[in-house]
Amino acid sequence: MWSRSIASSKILNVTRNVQQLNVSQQRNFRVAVAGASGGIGQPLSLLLKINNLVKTLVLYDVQNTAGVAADLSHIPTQAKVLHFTGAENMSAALKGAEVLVIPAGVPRKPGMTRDDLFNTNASIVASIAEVAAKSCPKAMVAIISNPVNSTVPIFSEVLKKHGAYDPKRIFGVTTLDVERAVTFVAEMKSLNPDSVNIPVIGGHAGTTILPIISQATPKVSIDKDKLAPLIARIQDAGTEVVKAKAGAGSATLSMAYSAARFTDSLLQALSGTPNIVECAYVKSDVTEAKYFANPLLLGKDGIQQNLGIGTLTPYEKELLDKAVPQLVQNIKKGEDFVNKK
Ligand SMILES: NC(=O)C1=CN([C@@H]2O[C@H](COP(=O)(O)OP(=O)(O)OC[C@H]3O[C@@H](n4cnc5c(N)ncnc54)[C@H](O)[C@@H]3O)[C@@H](O)[C@H]2O)C=CC1
Ligand SMILES: O=C([O-])CC(=O)C(=O)O
Repeated sequence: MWSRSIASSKILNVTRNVQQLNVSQQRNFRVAVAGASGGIGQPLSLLLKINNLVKTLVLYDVQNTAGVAADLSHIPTQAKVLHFTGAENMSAALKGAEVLVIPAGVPRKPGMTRDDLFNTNASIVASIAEVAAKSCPKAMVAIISNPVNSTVPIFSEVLKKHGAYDPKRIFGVTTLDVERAVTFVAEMKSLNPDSVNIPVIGGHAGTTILPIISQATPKVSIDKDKLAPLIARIQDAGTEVVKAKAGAGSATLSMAYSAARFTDSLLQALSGTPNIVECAYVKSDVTEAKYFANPLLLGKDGIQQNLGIGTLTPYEKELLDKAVPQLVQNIKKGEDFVNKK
């Protein structure tokens, strides 16, 4: 199963044809959001508040979580909302989280690359990892903060230092790349996006984002002259939003939707729902890059099976060959940040 529907959402269930667990099978989880007051954090927290698999929703940020929590707490769903503000309260916030979602950090402004965020966001992600290693070492961790190609290695290296590293539980969230690939292809081919799936492999920046259109389901045929611009649009879609927002940040609403869907998949996998497959950027030996995104089968302990990249066309292979050295560089930068301090 590879469904983009948020299966456990109270509202979305009304309109979507989704798989439901029996109530007896259902477990409820403690989910923490670090960066909960931000542009992504707030709508993400809203979507998690209406997810039936969430029993406790913990909002953590360096500012304003009381307001967001008061607001969300008036929505009549089972998830109880707790809030913590400030570094001194982070360890209480993360304690016992079974899933930790991290949209903490600064977003891009026009003219910036994701890597330009490294100087600020590397420290933010490392500081959250320091606390997570002690407060929720068994949590599934979904890292949104950019540059994802480097922040996932940073989080991993910090956990290694604390002896709390489990590569099966640390995910860079690349779901939005999949959503964009699906949206643009569905538009181009006049398909219902609900029925379209497209794996996106590699990383989450520019040419490291590799939509594998040849593996789209249903199969789509795209004219040669349209393929390169389509792939470029998917790769540059984040920049398209940054430009349109003109200094007011980057994708927040589509990202919140994507993160809510990815979190829901983690929760379903934790609940024992079989055949949950998502693309994410994880520790990998699929290519020379030590971290790489591709479809993963998720289970109770995180990654149950890495499904690899399948068969690529010569053109896709060419793009992959160009992406891997870039990823290797981004990964090394993240690892060095932690280990050369
Ligand atoms: N992986 C992906 O596909 C995407 C990633 N992003 C990234 O997500 C991040 C967040 O973006 P936005 O929500 O738009 O930014 P934002 O600036 O609106 O929100 C970020 C939040 O993080 C908080 N924060 C800062 N330092 C913190 C710390 N040490 N601990 C906890 N919270 C802290 C801020 O107070 C703020 O509330 C950015 O790095 C952005 O580039 C954005 C879109 C897509
Ligand atoms: O483009 C950005 O800076 C935010 C992001 O990662 C995306 O929208 O894919």
